[in-house]
Amino acid sequence: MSDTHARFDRAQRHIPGGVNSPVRAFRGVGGDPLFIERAAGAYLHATDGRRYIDYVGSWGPMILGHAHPEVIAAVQGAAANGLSFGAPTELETEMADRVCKLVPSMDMVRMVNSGTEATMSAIRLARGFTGRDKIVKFEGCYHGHADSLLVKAGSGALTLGVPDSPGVPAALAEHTLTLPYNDLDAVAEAFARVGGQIACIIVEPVAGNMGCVPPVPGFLEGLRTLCDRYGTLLIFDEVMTGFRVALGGAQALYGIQPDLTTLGKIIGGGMPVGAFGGRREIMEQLAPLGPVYQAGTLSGNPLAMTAGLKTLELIGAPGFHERLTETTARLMHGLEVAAAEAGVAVRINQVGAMFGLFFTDAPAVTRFADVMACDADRFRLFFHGMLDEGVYLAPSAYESGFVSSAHGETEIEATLASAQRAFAAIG
Ligand SMILES: Cc1ncc(COP(=O)(O)O)c(C=O)c1O
Ligand SMILES: N[C@H](C=O)CCC(=O)O
Repeated sequence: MSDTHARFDRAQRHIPGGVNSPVRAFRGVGGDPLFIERAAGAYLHATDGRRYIDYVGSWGPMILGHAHPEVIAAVQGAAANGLSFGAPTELETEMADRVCKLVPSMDMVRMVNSGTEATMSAIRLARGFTGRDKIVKFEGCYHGHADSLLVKAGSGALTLGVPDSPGVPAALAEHTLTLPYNDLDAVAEAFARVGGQIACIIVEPVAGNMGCVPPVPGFLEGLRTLCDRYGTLLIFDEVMTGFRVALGGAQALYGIQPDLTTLGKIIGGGMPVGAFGGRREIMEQLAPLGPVYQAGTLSGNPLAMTAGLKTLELIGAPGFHERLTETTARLMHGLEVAAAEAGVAVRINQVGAMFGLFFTDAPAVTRFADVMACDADRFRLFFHGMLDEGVYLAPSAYESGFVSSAHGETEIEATLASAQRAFAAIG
């Protein structure tokens, strides 16, 4: 029994599946998950004694790479002052000011502890504000694991084949209309039937939980128009895209203003954080100003605010996102060339420093159905080929990859050399 297998065996004794979040368990690719000892820059250091070039980045937050010295120093400084106060701090004011400046559609913001809390609270707020129950989400999009949103969900739910989780009351799920992503006609048709009952549309403006699937031109614009016509709120779930695809998120990149935005991942710099915010008149419905209740013992935690603020400061440097996008484009181009040389059909989607690799010969991957038609077996073989080479991709065909500012020439070159061999092995 390998050392990693023994560790995973032990983990499974008292942790369901040995993991604290399902997709980590490698069920989508088979084998044992790596156990991580530490991470620095672009590398994960595992208990097997090897280091891996990391394209998961803790599922998105580590845009500066792991253990960035300035972030670590800031958190260490904050920790010395106490871990949690349960009372206001100026760090929270600073964070709110910073976020509202970077994301102009947000007049006000409330900090929470995860992306799930952010989306769950935003949905409640949208329902409270509009007095309507129905919500619209898109197939293959994942918005965390709140009941209303675990309907035809992506990410780990899709990987494990449980997009409609047992335990979600049918009476609640029936208020969630799930429509095909990038299909504006389907949305218009649903609104023609029940538009007056729909509180909100929640959408990943770049879908990142069925691989990376960008919006087709006109899709987000069309959602905005329909929402305006029917008095429905448009929620951009930017937990993944926020501060990643551009400093101002996908809404800045595509020039669309949602009514509410949910954030997570990068805003916490690697600490457990989420946030939701938007137009003032909507946010003023939240307790204690308004009747829609939402709260959190650890919300606005000083360590999390410190890590997030330092991260936002560093990624706000001129040219940061442009450089990251260029690095990612170079990597994507290299992967395309390596796959073509090996005779392996792949399609790659990239938005900023976020990417999806699809094993298909379809001309484009724009719909959930395109994603489901991809060769998941080939992905599995490629994943393990890359892992053997020392490159860590997300252990599921339905997750996005992420590049950080710590990925330099050396890492990109090494990744491409590995990819050449891994593609050749499955070609
Ligand atoms: C787009 C999106 N929304 C919401 C979530 C939920 O965030 P969390 O895992 O922090 O609860 C995630 C990731 O898990 C996500 O990718
Ligand atoms: N795709 C998910 C978030 O973006 C992956 C995180 C998880 O489920 O552990």
